[in-house]
Amino acid sequence: MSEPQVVASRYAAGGVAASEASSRGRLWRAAVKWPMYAVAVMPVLLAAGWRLGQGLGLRPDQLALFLLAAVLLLAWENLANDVFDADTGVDTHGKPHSVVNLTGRRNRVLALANGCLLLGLALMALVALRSSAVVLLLVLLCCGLGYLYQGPPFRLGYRGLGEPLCWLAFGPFATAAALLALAPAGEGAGGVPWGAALVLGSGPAVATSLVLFCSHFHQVEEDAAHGKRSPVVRLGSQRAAALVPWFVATALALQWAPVLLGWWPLTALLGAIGLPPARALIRLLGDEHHRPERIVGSKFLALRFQALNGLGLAAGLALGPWLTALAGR
Ligand SMILES: C/C(=C\COP(=O)(O)OP(=O)(O)O)CCC[C@H](C)CCC[C@H](C)CCCC(C)C
Ligand SMILES: O=C(O)C1=CC(=O)c2ccccc2C1=O
Repeated sequence: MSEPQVVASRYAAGGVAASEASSRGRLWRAAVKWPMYAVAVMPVLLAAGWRLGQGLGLRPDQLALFLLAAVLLLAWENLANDVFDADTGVDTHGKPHSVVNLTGRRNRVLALANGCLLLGLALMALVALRSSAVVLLLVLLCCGLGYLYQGPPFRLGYRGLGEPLCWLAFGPFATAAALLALAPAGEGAGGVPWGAALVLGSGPAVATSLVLFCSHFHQVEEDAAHGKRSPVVRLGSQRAAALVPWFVATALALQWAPVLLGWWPLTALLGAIGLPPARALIRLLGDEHHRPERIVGSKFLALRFQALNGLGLAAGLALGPWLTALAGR
């Protein structure tokens, strides 16, 4: 059973008791939420696609190390999120699949989170050693934003600032780190490729921020009750839902502009394969009732849009020269 079904069963069956009756295996699968790690791997996949399309070298060893490190760092973010949200009580009733709720061992979950952080940073240090020290600085910056989002005493996500932090982390900062990581040592001596990182990462990071934005819809009551003033709590469910089409349009506009400017090949429009889940998401949120058992799926439709959009863009950038040459024959 996936996370949305686990959470929906809680609403459908009228309470935590129903979710507790679910097998722990299903709850654990929801806790692991492996599809969510598409957001962690996207910056480096986009960097790899862009480098291939530019005819620049690609270092598979660096790509693999960066992927593993990014997954470990996002695992830290999520485990620590369950710990910090357990401390405020915001997950007590709304998140039966919180690892702290499942294990009852807050301190051990925090130790596991910190282990993921240390291992992820150690791998990133290895990537930096073989490329540029700036990679580690940028990744530390991303982790700092991740802590500001949820960690005491900041908890900026409780002030509704999660989406901008998310965009900065997964957009320019992580993309710049990935571009430097995949470049031969010394190529990054010219400093941080902010221009390329902004053009390449901005659109996909808006899609990533949309995932976070949609993760609030089914938690409005719990969040409000615990002082977590997410954008959906601040705006109300209906007005927040009206912003979703603008998230999608902004993400696509930021990705189509480089094509119109001639910086990217037409194949970069492949990101449009993410449109079907985006349309389904807008339809779901257009339902004025926003019943929790249905609205919980919005985060996963947003995640499908983020993943297909990013993979389509990365593939389109990588294949551009070959397909253009093929068409020219
Ligand atoms: C943990 C995040 C969102 C979940 O928060 P919430 O409490 O609303 O969710 P639950 O309902 O499940 O409790 C993600 C927040 C993202 C953060 C702003 C930035 C994280 C940056 C990463 C740590 C950096 C990863 C490495 C990089 C190189 C890809
Ligand atoms: O559990 C969640 O709701 C999220 C976890 C996560 O790691 C993430 C990362 C980037 C954007 C959104 C999210 C989540 O919503």
